[in-house]
Amino acid sequence: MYARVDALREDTETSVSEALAQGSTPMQARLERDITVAERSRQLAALNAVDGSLCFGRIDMSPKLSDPPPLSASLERGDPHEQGGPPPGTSHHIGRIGLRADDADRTPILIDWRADVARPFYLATGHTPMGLRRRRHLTTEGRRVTALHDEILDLGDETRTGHEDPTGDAVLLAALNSARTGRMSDIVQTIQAEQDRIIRAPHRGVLVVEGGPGTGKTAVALHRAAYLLYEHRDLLARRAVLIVGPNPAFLGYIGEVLPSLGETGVLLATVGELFPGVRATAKDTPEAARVKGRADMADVLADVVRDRQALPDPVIAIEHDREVLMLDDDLVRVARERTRAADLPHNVAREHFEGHILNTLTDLMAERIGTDPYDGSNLLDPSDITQIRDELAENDEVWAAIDQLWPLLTPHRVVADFLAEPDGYVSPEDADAIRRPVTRAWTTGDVPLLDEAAELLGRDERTARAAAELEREEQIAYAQGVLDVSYASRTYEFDDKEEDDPEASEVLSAHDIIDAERFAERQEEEDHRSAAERAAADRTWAFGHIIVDEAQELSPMAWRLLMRRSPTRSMTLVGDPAQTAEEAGVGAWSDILAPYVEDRFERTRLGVNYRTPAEIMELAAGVVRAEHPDFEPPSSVRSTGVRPWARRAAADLPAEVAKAVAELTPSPKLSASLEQGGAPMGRLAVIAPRDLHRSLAARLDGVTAGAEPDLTRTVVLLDPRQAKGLEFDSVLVVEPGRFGTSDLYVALTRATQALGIVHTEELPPALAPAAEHD
Ligand SMILES: Nc1ncnc2c1ncn2[C@@H]1O[C@H](COP(=O)(O)OP(=O)(O)OP(=O)(O)O)[C@@H](O)[C@H]1O
Repeated sequence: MYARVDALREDTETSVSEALAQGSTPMQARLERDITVAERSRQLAALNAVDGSLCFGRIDMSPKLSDPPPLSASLERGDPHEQGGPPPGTSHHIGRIGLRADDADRTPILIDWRADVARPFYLATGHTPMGLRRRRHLTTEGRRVTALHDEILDLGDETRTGHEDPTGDAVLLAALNSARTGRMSDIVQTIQAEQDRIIRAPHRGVLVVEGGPGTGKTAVALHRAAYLLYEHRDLLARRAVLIVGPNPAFLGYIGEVLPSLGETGVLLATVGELFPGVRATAKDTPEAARVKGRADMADVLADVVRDRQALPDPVIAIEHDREVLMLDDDLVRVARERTRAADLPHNVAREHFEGHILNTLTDLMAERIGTDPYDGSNLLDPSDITQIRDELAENDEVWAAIDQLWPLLTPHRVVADFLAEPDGYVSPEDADAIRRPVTRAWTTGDVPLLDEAAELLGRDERTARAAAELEREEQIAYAQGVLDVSYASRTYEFDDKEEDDPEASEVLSAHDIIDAERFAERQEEEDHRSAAERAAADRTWAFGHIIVDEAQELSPMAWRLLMRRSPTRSMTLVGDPAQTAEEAGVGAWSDILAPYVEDRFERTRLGVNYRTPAEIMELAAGVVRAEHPDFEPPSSVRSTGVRPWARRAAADLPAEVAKAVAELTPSPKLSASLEQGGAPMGRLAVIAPRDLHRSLAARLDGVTAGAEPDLTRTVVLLDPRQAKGLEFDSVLVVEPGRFGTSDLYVALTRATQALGIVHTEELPPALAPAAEHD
């Protein structure tokens, strides 16, 4: 298999370097070259990404014909001759990508884990063997197989390989116990049946995946993205998949999972990054987040925009052709109502308003200069009227009045002005919560407001046309440059031609067959950015599928933004209401989704916690139970025998924390793996209230902290909001009494091995059992 990968890689590399060697002429070749390079580079990236662990499993089909395999689909998409599934008695290797031999039949040598044929690898049990005799897990290090684990699924089969794994969970437990690296890894080797069903759920509508901490929601969401890209490659490669996460650190944490599965065409973003040109990372205060996230902000912003459609106070005098025309409240009101009646977004409607105002002023002017003093009739004919209108349209004072009465607005202006003076639009308390100077940086909570404002304003076609024209001019200039290069290089090309060839000097040059303008047009058509790149730059992009992690955190306004990006409502939402931290977050899924899909969404649950050992989970569950006595935590798949502990610091909290950190890094369980490769293994998070970070960081050697801490470092200092979705080998929670219930629950459920608590203040009663075990 690796030989095949090497050969494919060599082919791909050769075609990239051949394409690059083509130079810059002729221009058609240059366009094709760019596309080839982009496509092949993506293929190369995929091949490189899976190189570390290409093949991880094998399924041996049962030879018994009485137990036909329920395998119906092809080994790889689009292979009709393979319909009907593999014959009994054969074996298939399962891996991150599909591979075929370089023979006449293009024999499959590795099955993509997403193919239907691979499904029994994840679902077969002794009870329902799905045509399998044996399932084998291969563990590799680089290109070397280091372990085999076999499960016998056909109980009548007496053959033994000597690699039998009696419980069938050795590989899963090894994965769960392995030291963390600060980057999430894929779970493709050990996807569990309940997870597999969600990953491959039919691609339609909104699917909600609930589950407690560590149940693999994030892992499932990411593998679902990979599966959908495989299953619906054509559509999704064009429309791209968007994955929304709670913060940039989290996106960094999960960022390597899809590439390790060979997928690169996915856009990962926080809501704060979904308005092109703005990268909002600043946080709102809890009160501001709550107000800005409320659904009625949509109406508030609509009012803000309407209020910019002003009336004269009381008149605007316009000097024109030695006359003074008075635009009064009544006249403008009529123009405004007529414009509003068209029900268009503000900037789009402006052209209508301009027309109405010009007509109004034309009437005033015509009345002034054309009225017959004897009978009051108008002496002007239509051509005079047209001329007056045209002249008015040349008058700067007219345009100044129009700009004042119906200004062209940008979303930035609307939102910044509103936040600077929110009074009158929201209650005085809410206004106090969100008021801030115009110059302040955008927060994540502002982005849905900007998007809403952009919708209300619409695209002003003339501004858009002007921008497009500018871009086109630039492209023409670029194309001209290319053509000049090709023209200049012509002599070299012709040097080889026979001197006496009369045709030689007649050979067409690029200049003769294409002009710069047409070349620029061609370029436009051949936008070879990936769909994800184009989507990132386009506010109105409709994604093929959207996956939202920590979906419980999103505000109603953020949902409005996301739903606009998903007109087909093809979405997977994962979250855990018990971990809701954001003030703006919504409680029930039906509340979130009803405005968009009514009750047409599917809901499913994951019930097993793969991260947190039973000892820690028990303590964490107690925290939620103190508030919700019926709370049912997910059941932990393993217990470590290591009990969480709580310690009261006498006086010097940072010193006590530093001491505890030293004890926990590395956790005793990890000391063996520490030796591997000489690199430090194992990660520890100190989760503490933000106002303690400065004093704690000063005492912790080599700690990383701040808004976007480097999670690959050994010790990371976080607040509970930052810890969301992350995991570490060991966690030290500081002053838990200061956290709200859901923050504390999140903090306590981040560890895969050990949990310690250090406090000076009163311990929440639910944590008392830990104190006993100090
Ligand atoms: N089938 C599996 N095989 C191996 N590891 C798994 C499996 N399922 C989950 N895990 C591991 O369990 C841990 C928790 O998974 P994940 O972060 O996806 O959970 P989550 O439900 O999103 O948790 P939280 O709500 O706390 O963020 C991860 O390390 C993940 O790799």
